[in-house]
Amino acid sequence: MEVERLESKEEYSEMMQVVSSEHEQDVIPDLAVRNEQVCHIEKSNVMNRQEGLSLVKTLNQEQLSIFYKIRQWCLEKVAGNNPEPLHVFITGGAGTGKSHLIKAIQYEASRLLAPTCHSPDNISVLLTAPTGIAAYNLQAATIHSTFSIGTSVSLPYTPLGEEKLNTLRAKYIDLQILIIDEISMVDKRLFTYIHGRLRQIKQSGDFSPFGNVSIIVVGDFFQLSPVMGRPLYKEEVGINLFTDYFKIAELKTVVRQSDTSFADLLNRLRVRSKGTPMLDDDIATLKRCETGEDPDVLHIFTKNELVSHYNLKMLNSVCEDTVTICARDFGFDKQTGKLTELKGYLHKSKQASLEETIILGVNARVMLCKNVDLADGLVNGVCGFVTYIVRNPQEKLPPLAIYVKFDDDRVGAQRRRQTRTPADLTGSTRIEPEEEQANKKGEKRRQFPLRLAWACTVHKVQGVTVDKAVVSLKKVFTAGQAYVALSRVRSLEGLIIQDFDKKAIYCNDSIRPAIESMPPFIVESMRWRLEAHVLTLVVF
Ligand SMILES: Nc1ncnc2c1ncn2[C@@H]1O[C@H](COP(=O)(O)OP(=O)(O)OP(=O)(O)O)[C@@H](O)[C@H]1O
Repeated sequence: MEVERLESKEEYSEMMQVVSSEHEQDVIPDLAVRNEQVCHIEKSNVMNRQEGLSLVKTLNQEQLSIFYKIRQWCLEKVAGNNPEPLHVFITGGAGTGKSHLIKAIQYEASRLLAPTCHSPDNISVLLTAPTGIAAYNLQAATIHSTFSIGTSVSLPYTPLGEEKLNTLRAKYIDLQILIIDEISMVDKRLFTYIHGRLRQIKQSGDFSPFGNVSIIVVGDFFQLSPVMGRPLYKEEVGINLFTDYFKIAELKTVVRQSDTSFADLLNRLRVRSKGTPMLDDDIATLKRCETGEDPDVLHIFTKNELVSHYNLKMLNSVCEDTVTICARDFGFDKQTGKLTELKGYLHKSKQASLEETIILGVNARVMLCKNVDLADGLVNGVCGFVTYIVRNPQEKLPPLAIYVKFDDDRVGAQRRRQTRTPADLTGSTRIEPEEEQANKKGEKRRQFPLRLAWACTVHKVQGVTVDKAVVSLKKVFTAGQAYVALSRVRSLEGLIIQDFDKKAIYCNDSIRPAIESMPPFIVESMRWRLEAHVLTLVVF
């Protein structure tokens, strides 16, 4: 049955190649992570010495003291002093430079630990993130693909089979530090799986956390929490892999916004409890951002329905001609048991990403909604404009391909080199239908991995920096959501607020006590010594 389906898929793609060559003349990353067809980006060091040093030189004092303490740990390790594994939680408000800092840490730690590796190409420090777009932005790997963790992460822990385990053991034989960004989106079950996989990979034989691999987690619990599952700081009966082991290092200086009064305002919004009144000055500042509309700017909404409404409005005003593309769904025939194309649509699981119908036109703003190829930057969340739609000669069937000019030229560069692109579409990437498992039964959906993207949800923009945005505070439904949306822009001048509602801006009150009870990674009395060392390191 599966063979038959694959054969039909092969035939289908052959048919597409033939037809397409004949015709050649003529949003918002989902948080559900899918790991099929996603390549890893795992280089032991992605920067050369010059780039690494330049990066280290940009670090501010707060960033440097954390950087230096981790550097010292690496030196101890290399000297054979066998230091205890690190368990560090680097946190701080939006734009305090957490991601920037971990790139510097990844560079320096990989460089220092290289002599301890069996081979120069082995990975000693691995940078990961829970979503495709966060991973791409960091040039990192997704947690799911790194550790062969499927989409349903259910407890009790399911050990990895011997064959896959052997592959991972060979790959991570020298892994000493695992860095995980956007940790606020990682839920307890996934964290338990990371612990379980590392224990299996490292064959630690005891219950030491994470198989004695050092773990550096980075993020801000005042931002978005996991879509499903419980955030790591929540206390529970029994061992808590996060609060029982990790020490905290907090960055307090906001670097994304150079205007300190805007940065201070955002810091107050970050920790605003529902019961605390907002300062009159803060309300006045935010209300001054209610300047109307700018259709050329990214719109950020809280809910998918608001996003769809705005996208359709823009589609109708921008695209002369539109095409409605219906998914082709394949279900099991009750009599034959074979996968056959259905007349209607499947009930897809929440984790499936391909849309039932997409309406597109040339010039439509679109986003990839599926990780197609991480190494080539074709990941869930990257945006661009439709430049051409290759129609199917059989009119009733969906188009054969859609060309997209992505905002970032690096996205799809490999694919553009490998596919013949008509001259007038140079710079555009050919996107073809993708197939994915739509539900647990193993039924399939075939559809273009695209969505309209003049607007996107707040969940898609966590970790992103933009110059301008229109932020709607209508229907805020979770703590930290308004804060994440408002903190994406570099300046107040770049922010337009719609549907302002001060009640929409609030945090989860259990975060502060949970993180305040964590032991500090850097003891204050040590700080000046670390900073003095750092200055020496950077200057010489
Ligand atoms: N020391 C620094 N000097 C100059 N620019 C910096 C520094 N640290 C970070 N930046 C810049 O500030 C911006 C925000 O940094 P970054 O994305 O690392 O913050 P973050 O704390 O990870 O934010 P978020 O929580 O929103 O993901 C980026 O454009 C980054 O390049």
